[in-house]
Amino acid sequence: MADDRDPAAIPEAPAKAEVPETVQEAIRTLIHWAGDDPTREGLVDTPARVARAWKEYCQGYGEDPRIHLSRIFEEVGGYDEIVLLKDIPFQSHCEHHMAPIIGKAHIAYLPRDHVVGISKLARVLHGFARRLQIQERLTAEVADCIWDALKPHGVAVVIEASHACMTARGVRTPGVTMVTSRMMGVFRDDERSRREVLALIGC
Ligand SMILES: Nc1nc2c(ncn2[C@@H]2O[C@H](COP(=O)(O)OP(=O)(O)OP(=O)(O)O)[C@@H](O)[C@H]2O)c(=O)[nH]1
Ligand SMILES: [Zn+2]
Repeated sequence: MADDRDPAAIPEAPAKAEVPETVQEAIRTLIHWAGDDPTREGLVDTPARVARAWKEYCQGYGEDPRIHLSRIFEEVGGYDEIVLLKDIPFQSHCEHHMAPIIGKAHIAYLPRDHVVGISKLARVLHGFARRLQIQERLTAEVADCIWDALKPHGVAVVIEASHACMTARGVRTPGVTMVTSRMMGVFRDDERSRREVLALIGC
């Protein structure tokens, strides 16, 4: 059958998710409380946009990050050293102010018999980061998830991040980085292994 679509036609924008009226009303209330008029033209579509943006920031609630670690590779050619995924950029939001937490994570493990695809470590990170968080819990959740799923000899997670609730408001102190770490297995119990992984991470 002939395709009679005009190839030069502008494709339609994808349909946007419906946002319940109660959610939009809550955002209108906030805009009004902040001092603006939610009915003015520039703000009319803002409540729905904000709501969709928040669904995206909080996508992690819709997934169980453990699923990313279900596919393992056993043919590793005898590889038995540290695997490190370094400088993984991520974004989260703090549960106190719902302000952005922006930083990078370093995730390492010492495999026991099998490894996972490296992208999966970043997927686990994003699964927990796309929620309302404190950095300590984010660090612990990523490490615990890898520990439980892979049963490796060791896991090390180090996160360095800047919190907009400290830079853009409140104490307004830019340039501050919060560093958290969770060491498990040999990286916790064996000083030499701990030093080795921290040296690889560059801490
Ligand atoms: N430990 C920890 N604290 C965080 C994190 N994100 C934000 N905070 C802090 O959470 C605290 C909340 O303190 P509150 O006194 O309840 O809130 P606040 O009056 O807005 O505090 P200020 O930010 O100091 O203005 C602040 O000190 C934030 O800096 C995090 O990931 N971990
Ligand atoms: Zn905060």
